[in-house]
Amino acid sequence: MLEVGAIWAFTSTTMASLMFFWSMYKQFVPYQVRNYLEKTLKKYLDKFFGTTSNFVCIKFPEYTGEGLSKSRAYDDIRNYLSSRSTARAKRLKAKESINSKSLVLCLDDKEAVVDVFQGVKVVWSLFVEDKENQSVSKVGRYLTLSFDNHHREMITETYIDHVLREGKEIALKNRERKLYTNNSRLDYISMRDGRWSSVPFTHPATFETLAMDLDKKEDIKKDLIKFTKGKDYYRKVAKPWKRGYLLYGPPGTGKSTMISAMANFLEYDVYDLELTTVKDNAELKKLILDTKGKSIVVIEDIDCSLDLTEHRKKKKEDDEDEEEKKEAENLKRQRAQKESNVTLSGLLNAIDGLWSACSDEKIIVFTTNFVDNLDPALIRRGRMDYHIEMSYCRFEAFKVLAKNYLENESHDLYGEIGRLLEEVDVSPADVAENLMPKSDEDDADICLRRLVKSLEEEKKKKAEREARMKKKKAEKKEKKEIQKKVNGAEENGKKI
Ligand SMILES: Nc1ncnc2c1ncn2[C@@H]1O[C@H](COP(=O)(O)OP(=O)(O)OP(=O)(O)O)[C@@H](O)[C@H]1O
Repeated sequence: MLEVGAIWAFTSTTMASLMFFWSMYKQFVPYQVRNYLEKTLKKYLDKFFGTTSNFVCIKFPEYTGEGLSKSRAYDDIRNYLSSRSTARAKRLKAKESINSKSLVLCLDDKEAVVDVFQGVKVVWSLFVEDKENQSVSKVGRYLTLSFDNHHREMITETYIDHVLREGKEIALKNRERKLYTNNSRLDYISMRDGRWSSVPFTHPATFETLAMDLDKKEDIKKDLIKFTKGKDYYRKVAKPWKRGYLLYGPPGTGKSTMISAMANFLEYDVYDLELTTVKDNAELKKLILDTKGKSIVVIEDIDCSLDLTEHRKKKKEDDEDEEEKKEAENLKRQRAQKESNVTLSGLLNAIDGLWSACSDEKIIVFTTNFVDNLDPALIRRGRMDYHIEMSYCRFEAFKVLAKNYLENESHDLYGEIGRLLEEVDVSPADVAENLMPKSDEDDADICLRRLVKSLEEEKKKKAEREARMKKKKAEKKEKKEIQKKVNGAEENGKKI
């Protein structure tokens, strides 16, 4: 009995002393010193007794030491863990931003997430440091990876790489996509926003809603997919990983809509480059170098932006309406030219410089209403690899629009509409406008009848235009013949 009492007294005194010693140690010995002592002790124990524990633990802090900037690895791992269906990270929290599709891993302190890679089980947990040990302004948080020491090599050489790569890809996919525009020179000089400013890219266009020939649409999608998968191929053939698309066609045929559909399909950002506000070639080059990968750089209405037609071939136009349009375009171009010193060769250099010098995976798109106005050098293959003609609305495109706007796939009027669309040239924008219900009473029938009426009016206008043209031609020919006769008579008079 006496012995039991003595053992109990001895044990409790020892325990109390140890606890007292431990609390004094934690309270008075600085964290850095404790850390050092514990590490050294572990090192010696490992040396004398072999590995003390079979488990290895790697820490990934939220903030890096230098200037306490956020660590990329920490974010990538969080993205990766958020995507694990096996993880206990089921309590996912949507990010505040409406546009972001990302879900953020929401773990409690010391809560674990188990992952299995190549049959090996690893455990991730979140640790939050005691307040006393935290850095001045940031919360000391880190993710720890624990695994069996037997798999150390595979984990450190393959698994961590895999986690970081996947995490990066998830971040890229989930990021809020942006529509950038180059700032005017005044903004730029005052350094308010740098060279580009951005807004969230929210255009809803997709290839499904794009009205155009179905085969053409499929070809474009296949081409885009091939491009995105072409990293190794481009490297193999020693070509920069870029592709140029030229979209041409009359106004309202969907060139801008196509760009949005491409961006949504590829999940790329869009840089809308306004050439007229670019001061000179050097500034243009810097702007292009400032763009990131996985993006589409767009120059819309390139024929109107600047005088980029140094060797343009002049075409004789009979149609006076066309002449007037071209005259207006020329005026626009001359006005733009006054504000900018960007030249055709500057643009060509910037584009080629872009592909060779900047980040990979970039698409450049030019749009124009007048493809003949462009210098052949600007649109040659290799620079503009894929030329896409956006044409007037025909029956196939109409069916897509009817589905989009009326959720309608057949109607008695479809036959008549199909015939009329073969006879007149109207843009998908015009067709869409007629198909759009203007009030709650407007049903599919009313909208389709409105379209038929508008197409018939267009057909009438076309007939009148053709009659006018014919008359003008006949008058021109008659004038020429009279002139010829007058000239002949004068010649004869001279001879006499
Ligand atoms: N092919 C199309 N498919 C679906 N919608 C279209 C199409 N073409 C035009 N639209 C509709 O018409 C509107 C104008 O089209 P968009 O701006 O894409 O034409 P654009 O060819 O770029 O015209 P512009 O040459 O005048 O810039 C779009 O907002 C869209 O609603």
